[in-house]
Amino acid sequence: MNESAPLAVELRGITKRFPGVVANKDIELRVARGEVHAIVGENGAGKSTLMKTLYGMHRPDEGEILIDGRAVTFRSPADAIAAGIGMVHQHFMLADNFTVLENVVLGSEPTRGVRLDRAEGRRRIRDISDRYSLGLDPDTLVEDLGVGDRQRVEIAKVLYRGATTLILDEPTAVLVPQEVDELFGNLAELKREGLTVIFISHKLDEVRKVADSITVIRRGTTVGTADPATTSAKQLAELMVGAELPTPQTRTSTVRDVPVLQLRGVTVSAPGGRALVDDVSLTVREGEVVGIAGVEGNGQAELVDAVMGLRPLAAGSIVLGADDIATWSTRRRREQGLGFIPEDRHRQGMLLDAPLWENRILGHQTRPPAVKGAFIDRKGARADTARIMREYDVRAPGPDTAAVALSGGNQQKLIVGREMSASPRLLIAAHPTRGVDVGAQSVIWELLKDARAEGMGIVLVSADLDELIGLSDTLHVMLRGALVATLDPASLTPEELGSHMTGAGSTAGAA
Ligand SMILES: Nc1ncnc2c1ncn2[C@@H]1O[C@H](COP(=O)(O)OP(=O)(O)OP(=O)(O)O)[C@@H](O)[C@H]1O
Repeated sequence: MNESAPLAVELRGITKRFPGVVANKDIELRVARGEVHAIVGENGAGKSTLMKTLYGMHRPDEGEILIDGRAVTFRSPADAIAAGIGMVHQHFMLADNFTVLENVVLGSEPTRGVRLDRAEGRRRIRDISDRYSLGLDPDTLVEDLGVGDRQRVEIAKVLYRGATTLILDEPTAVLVPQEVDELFGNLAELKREGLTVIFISHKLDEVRKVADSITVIRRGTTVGTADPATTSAKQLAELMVGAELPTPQTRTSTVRDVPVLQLRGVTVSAPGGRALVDDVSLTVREGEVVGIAGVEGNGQAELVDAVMGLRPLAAGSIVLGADDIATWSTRRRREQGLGFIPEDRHRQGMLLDAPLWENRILGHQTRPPAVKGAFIDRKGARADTARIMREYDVRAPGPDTAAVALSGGNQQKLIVGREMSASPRLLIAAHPTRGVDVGAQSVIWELLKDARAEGMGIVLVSADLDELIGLSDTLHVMLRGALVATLDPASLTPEELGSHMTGAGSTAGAA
């Protein structure tokens, strides 16, 4: 770090309180111009809060923000943007049926009422794309782009607004290894052009590969900075949580030859008739984890919805135990032993404004601890929520805390605890460890392994390839709605799996 040049970003003594929680306490962050700086820390450590403060979404209660050596006060993201700070959110905010040009330009001029100057916009996007090797064509429709390109559109949007410091929130969570490499290439390019990148990540190997320096946050405060060249992933994990780095590996097979779930010819159609899920057949047996790999948007989410009864089938059957459940309601499916860890906990798994105890009984309203006789059992629900919070290490003040006040990882632990508590015969686990830290990840992996050993069948949909390879007994690859390969996880590398997912895989290695 060049000590004489002013820092691109410096946070001094930042404290941010929410009711009952000190999310950030005395945080110190020093980011040099032109570096890639990673922020790591366990769930609820305060990373998002800190980044939102830097992006003008929160006002700090105490502390100072300095940009290029000058103290600033941000009243809103508009102020942060004017100071050259841009944020690339984890969930893309693009309109599918618009072009790259329209998304980039309109996204940056929503309220000014200026007419879109297409020629000028096109020229500037081409410049940005060339300068930072983003490979974007302004006239492509966003719906025709893959996940990696969409992320580059988000980056272009931020650059178009003149950002010189980019904040990326868990940018690799949705990418396959090849795309991760491309993103890292893009980040290197930004750096070469003198831009500064701050990114949050739970993937410590990646952090070590791409970051110039690392700030570790623990329980709301900075515990130190680490040099990626000399700090191992294990040491980083220990700094973060004081725990050993977990592995998802399961060794001995626990598969019994008793089918729990059988899908035959399952087909789900889009309104226009196009197959989103195309003739999928698979079997999950007792004690078996069946993994489904695929780049996001290849029908995995729709398949999961179909099994849970959240989308109608165009054709096919779904047999749970001995019952064809294809026409059953979601509630009946759950009562008969289907458990569900949904992909999007904000849409499906939780009521954010409701207290944790209500979230504890969500989807399980018809049995204890939700009810006693004919009545809602608030006391029982609260007590059981407290149990889950203890056993699953959900960090929050108590069962009456609103779900919205929990960090993402702690929300996820509550959902996993709730679903496991119902002892389902078959669990659909969609991205069960997305956004959770290494400590919580290992807890969730252990829970899945224990449940498998006790005979639970599990369908695991995940974008984390190590998780898929490590936990699955059988692994299917889904591409454009169809299962295109069945692979043996015992002899598969993440790179091989990645090529199958993008359709580049050879049939060699298929089981
Ligand atoms: N709007 C809010 N209201 C109340 N509490 C909040 C709010 N936002 C965050 N918190 C609390 O602040 C703390 C830090 O949360 P934050 O989301 O910053 O953590 P994080 O490090 O980003 O976690 P994760 O890795 O799980 O996303 C947590 O205890 C969380 O419950």
